This record gives sequence, structure tokens and C-alpha cells, in this order.
Amino acid sequence: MDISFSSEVCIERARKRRRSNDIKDGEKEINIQVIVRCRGRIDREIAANAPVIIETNFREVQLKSPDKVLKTYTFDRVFGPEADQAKIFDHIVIPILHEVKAGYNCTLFAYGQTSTGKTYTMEGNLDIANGQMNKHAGIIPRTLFNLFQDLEAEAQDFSVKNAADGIRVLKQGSVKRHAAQTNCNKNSRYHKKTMADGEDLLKVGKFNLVDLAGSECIGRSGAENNRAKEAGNINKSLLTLGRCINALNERCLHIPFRESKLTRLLQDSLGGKTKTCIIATVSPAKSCYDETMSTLDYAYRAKNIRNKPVANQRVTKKALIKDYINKIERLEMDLRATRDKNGIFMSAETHQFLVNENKSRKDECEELQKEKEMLVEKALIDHQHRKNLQELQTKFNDLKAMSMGFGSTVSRKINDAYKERTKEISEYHKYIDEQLDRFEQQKNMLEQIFTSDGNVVTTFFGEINKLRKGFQEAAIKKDQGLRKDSVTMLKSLHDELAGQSIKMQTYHAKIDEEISTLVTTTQEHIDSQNQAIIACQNITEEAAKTETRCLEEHNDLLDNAIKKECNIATNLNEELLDIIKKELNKFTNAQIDRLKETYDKGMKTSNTKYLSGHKSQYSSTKENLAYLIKESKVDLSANVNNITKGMSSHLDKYKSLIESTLTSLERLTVSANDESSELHKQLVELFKSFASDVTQCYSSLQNKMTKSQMELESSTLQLKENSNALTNF
Ligand SMILES: Nc1ncnc2c1ncn2[C@@H]1O[C@H](COP(=O)(O)OP(=O)(O)OP(=O)(O)O)[C@@H](O)[C@H]1O
Repeated sequence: MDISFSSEVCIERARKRRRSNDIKDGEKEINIQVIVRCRGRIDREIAANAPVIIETNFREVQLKSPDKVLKTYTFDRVFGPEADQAKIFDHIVIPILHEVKAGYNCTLFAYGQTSTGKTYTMEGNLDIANGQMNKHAGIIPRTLFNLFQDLEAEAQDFSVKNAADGIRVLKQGSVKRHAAQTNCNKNSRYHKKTMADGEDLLKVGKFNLVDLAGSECIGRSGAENNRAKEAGNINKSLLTLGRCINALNERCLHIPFRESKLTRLLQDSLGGKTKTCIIATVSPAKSCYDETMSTLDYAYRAKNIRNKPVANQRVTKKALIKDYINKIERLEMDLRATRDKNGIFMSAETHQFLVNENKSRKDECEELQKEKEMLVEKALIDHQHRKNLQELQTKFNDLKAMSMGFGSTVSRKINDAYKERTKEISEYHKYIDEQLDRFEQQKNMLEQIFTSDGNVVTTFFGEINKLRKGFQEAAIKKDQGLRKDSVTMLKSLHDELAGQSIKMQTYHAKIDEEISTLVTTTQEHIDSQNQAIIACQNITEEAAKTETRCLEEHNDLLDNAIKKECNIATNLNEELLDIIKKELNKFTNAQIDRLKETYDKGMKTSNTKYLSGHKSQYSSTKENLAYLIKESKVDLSANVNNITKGMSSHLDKYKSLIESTLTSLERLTVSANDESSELHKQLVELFKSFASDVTQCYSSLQNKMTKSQMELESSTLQLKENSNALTNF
């Protein structure tokens, strides 16, 4: 990630009334503006005869094969190779600068594959000749020039520093890109002259201009997820930017802004209160087809991101200056702390900031925990709800079965009754037929008996026929009555059954309706709960991941700090031991010298004494000898014995003198030895106690370090467990 340039412009808007559209600030959502710029083929592509596969229109860009259009994208504006730097600036940047002057924070960033012209678009040629920009100057130098000219023209009371300085710094910044942001800020600030009357109100609009690294890293990282980790910070930042754009596009609850420095910086520009414009740069060459499509897809997705721009509150000049002073002081403190110390040091303010951030993370975790508990409770309620629903369904099925059973019982009973009646009627018919047959037989018999008396017979048969007719009529009547009864009964039974059936149907329909409403509501409830759970899980997972990453980073920092401290302690120990060794040697040598001196002195005195004694003995012996020689001249032989005696007694004396000298020398040596060994003992004791002090000190230091390391390890373990638990959750 390269932040090329970021300028802050303080615009004087003293005591001006809010414009009517200001009232809608923060309420009105606007889409991020997405522009596509397609450059012409560069030398390399011409040399390779790379076919052109892109065609641009006012708002459209088409990816084409020789014979057909493969894909068409629509953006806010599309610029082809014919669009020069001035055109881009006039059409894209000038309107944004108006917004900046109105106090809005605006961000413009270039995004695309490597060598597609991001830097050309953002910086271009930074040379200045005769105070004029080069025609290939990009957005940043043009912005600088424009702002300075514009502000100078707008009000006489602006004191403006020369734009060329800004560009010089920008050039330096291009070499050391990280330094550019601070330097440019410093040089592009505008100062208003002090006004004599009243308090001045200022509106501060911030314009962030960002030139990203080549976007092809995203594609690759996305395809080979495992390698993404190795691909370094640029890759991570772009990858996270892509994920943020996707998450914003899909209206996810959690957007992983915090996962990279770039997205943290751009957080407010993506879905925040800033007005944002993305320039997607592409190559027209066929060789770049995949990357071009990936860039256009990303840009197309980014189009759906909606921001709610809010103009910055007016602030008094004093407050603004105070704010800047505070910022500068904090940065100075950090810088001083870093310069003064080794290892990880930071100013108290930064430390406090980290502590606060840590606390807010902890709070976030607690909130998530509570949310999780709430969701678990809801899940339990859902479970109970589902159980109740199942029971209700079972009861309904039972009822249905029961009602069906009732219907079939009723119709069976009706059928039975109908069969019985039919049987009764047919039996009655049978009985009548039998009776009629019997009468017929009797009639024939009587016809044979009474053939002789025609009148009697005729009368008799007349009577018989009458009887028969009456009987037949009665039978028909009875039959009709029975039929009528059975029809009435059947009808009433049918009516009753139909009534019951309608009632049952209504009842069924009602229960059906209630159950389906209940099922739909429950399903909706369950779906919404599931969505909430999934969203919460995602948030928790993301939070856990972020937390784990932060903890790992902290652990690494702590590990490094401990290692550094251990190294420092080891070095110090070694240095201390060296010093002790040297001091001991010095001390021992001094003691040895002193002893030597004492010893030498003692020996010298005793030797001198011995020599002087020896000398005096020798001279007296010599004298004695001379005397003896003299005497011997008188009576040599007579005195030989005396001489021998005298000699031996002298020799004895001499011997005893030597012995006593040796004894005193021995004593002296012993006492010197004693003194030396005493001193040695004392020294040894002293060294021992000193060494034990050092050892104790060292071991207590080691214990402390081991303890703190153990504590650290256990807290790391604990943190890992916590994070695993979070991840599992
Ligand atoms: N619109 C354009 N007109 C003319 N030349 C262009 C245009 N856009 C880019 N170029 C040329 O294409 C080459 C690559 O452009 P540039 O270095 O700006 O690409 P980039 O996207 O910034 O690459 P990187 O991601 O590697 O920084 C340069 O030689 C540049 O001058």
C-alpha cells in the first residue's frame, strides 16, 4: 500500500449561513463514484502485437473478442486513451475540490493492475519548468496548483506557501513514499491572516489521494488462499480492501476494516461519511484480459457501496490550532520515546490509547458474549416453539382421523339402516306376492268347484276380486308409505350428515389456516433467528480472528521484548562477571605484591643480620687464627690441640649461629605464610560472599524472568484458549 498524498485544506467560511442542502447531511446516502480509465497500448504491448480488446464509451466499457462483445459494464464515467491528464482533472477532480472546499472529507484512489497507469493518473510527471506544470502532470500536482491559485484568487487575505515546494516534496516522497504524507501535509497547509474583528470560524475539508499497489495481487491471493499470508502487507491490504468491498456490497453486518492498515485508513471512505471516488485503471491489451475483468468486476461491485457524507462542523481557529498542536505534541512524544529508548517504548498517551483500545475490544467481546447468550436463549425458545408446533400438528392429525372416522361411521350406519329397510320392504313384497299366489291358487280351485253355478261363482269372484283389489291397493299404499318413510329418513340422515360434514370442513379449514399461519410465522421467526445467528457467528468469528491476530501480534511483540531483555541481561551479566574478574585479579595481584614486599623485607633484614654476625665471627676467628699462628711460632706443636679445640668450639658456635638463623628464618617464613594464608582465606571468604551475592542476584533475576515468562506463556495459552473458544463459538 502506498499513501501518496493527503492534503488538508482549511477553508474560510466565516459566519456564513448553512446552505439548504447541508440540512440533509448524513441522511442522504450516495453511491461511491466509480470511474474507469483505459490507457493506450504501451511499448511493450505494441512490441508483442497484443490485440486491443477494450472499447470505451461515455459511460460504458466493453470487453470484446474479434467478432463479438463479451461483456459490457456501466460506470459513472469511462475515459479512453484519448483522455489526457487535463481532461481527467477537469472532469473528476474539480467537482471533488468544490466539495472539499465546502468542508466535506473526500477520498480519491486509483485501483488497478500493475502498469495500467495508477501512478500516471495520480502523480504523472512532476517536473516544473518556469513555474508551470508538465502536460503529463497527474491529479496530485494539479490539485496542489489548483488549490493555491484558487485560494489566492478567492480571497486576498490568504497567505499561501509556493505550490512548487509541495511538488518538490512530493517528488522526494515518490522515492520514499511513506514520508510523503506527512511532508505534503506540512507544505500544503494554508494560513489565513488574522482578522481583527470577532471570532473566525473555519471549515476543514480533508482530501485523501491514494495510489495503491497493483491489484493483480488480489486475484492471485484469492485463488491461492494459503499463499495470501506469505504475500506480505501490500497483498494483505489489497485483499482486505477486496473483502471489505464485497462485504459492503452484500450489506454484511461486519466489514473487516480493522484487518489491514489500508482499510483502517479508508474505513470512512467506504460506507462512511466521506465522499469517495475510485479510478479503476485498465490496459486495453488482450494479454491483460483476466486482470482487466477482475478489476472491472471489483470496480462494478464498489459502485454499490453507499456513503452518507457529512460536512465537517465549523470550528474556531483556536480550536483547530489547539487540535494540531496536540497532534504534533503526541507525535513528538512518540518520536522522543522511540529515540531515547531501546526496545518497545511509547509515549504515555499512545499507551493510554492502546489501553483504551484494548478495553473497548474487551467490552466488544463481552457484548458479543451477551449477544451469544441471548441467541442461545432464543434458540431454546425456538426449540420449544417447534416442539409445541409438532404437538399441535399431531393433535390436528388425530382430530382429522377422528372426524374421518365419525363420517365413515355415520355413512355406515345410514347404509346399514337403508339395507335393513330395503330388506324389510322386499320381504314384505315377497309376502304379498306369496299371498297373491295363494289367492290365485284358491281362486282357480274355487273356479273348478263352482263352474256349475255361474251366478254364485260370478258374485263370489266379484267379491273376491274386490277383496283382492282392496288388498292390492292396501299393499301399494303400505309400500308407498314405507318407501316414503325410508326416503324421508334417508333425506334427514343425509341432511344431518351434510350439516355435520360442512361443520367439519369449516372446522378443518379453520384449523388448517391457523396451523399454516402458525407454521409461516414460526418459519419466518426461525429464518430471521437463523440469519441473526449466522450474522452473529460471522461477527464473532471475525472478532475472534481479529482478536487472535492482535493477541498474536502482542505476543510476538512481548516475545521479542523478552528476548531483547534476556539478551541485555545476559550481556550485562557477562560484563559484570568480566568486571568482577578484573577487579579480583587486580586485588589478588596487589595482595601478592604486598606479600612479596613484606616477605622480601623480612628476608633482607634477617640475611643482613646473619651476614653481619657471620662477618664478625669470621673476623674474630681470623684474629684468633692469627694469634694462634703467632703463638705456634713459639710452641707450635704444644698448642696444636688448643688450636684444634678452639677451632672446633668456634665451628660449634658458628654452626649453632647458622641453626638459630635458619630457625628464625623458618619462623619468619611460617609467620609470613600464616599471614598470607589468613589474607588468602579472608579474600576467599570475601569472594565467596560476593559471588554468592552475585549468584543470588542473578538467580532471583532469572527466577523473575522465568516467572514472568511462565505467566506470559500461561496468559498466551489462556488467550489462545479464549480465542479458540470464540472461534469455535
Ligand atoms: N493514460 C496514459 N497515457 C499515456 N501513458 C500512460 C497512461 N497510463 C499509463 N501510462 C504509462 O504506462 C506505464 C505504466 O504506468 P504506471 O507506472 O502509472 O502504472 P501503475 O499502475 O502505477 O503501475 P504499478 O502498480 O506497478 O505502480 C508508464 O510508462 C506510464 O507512463
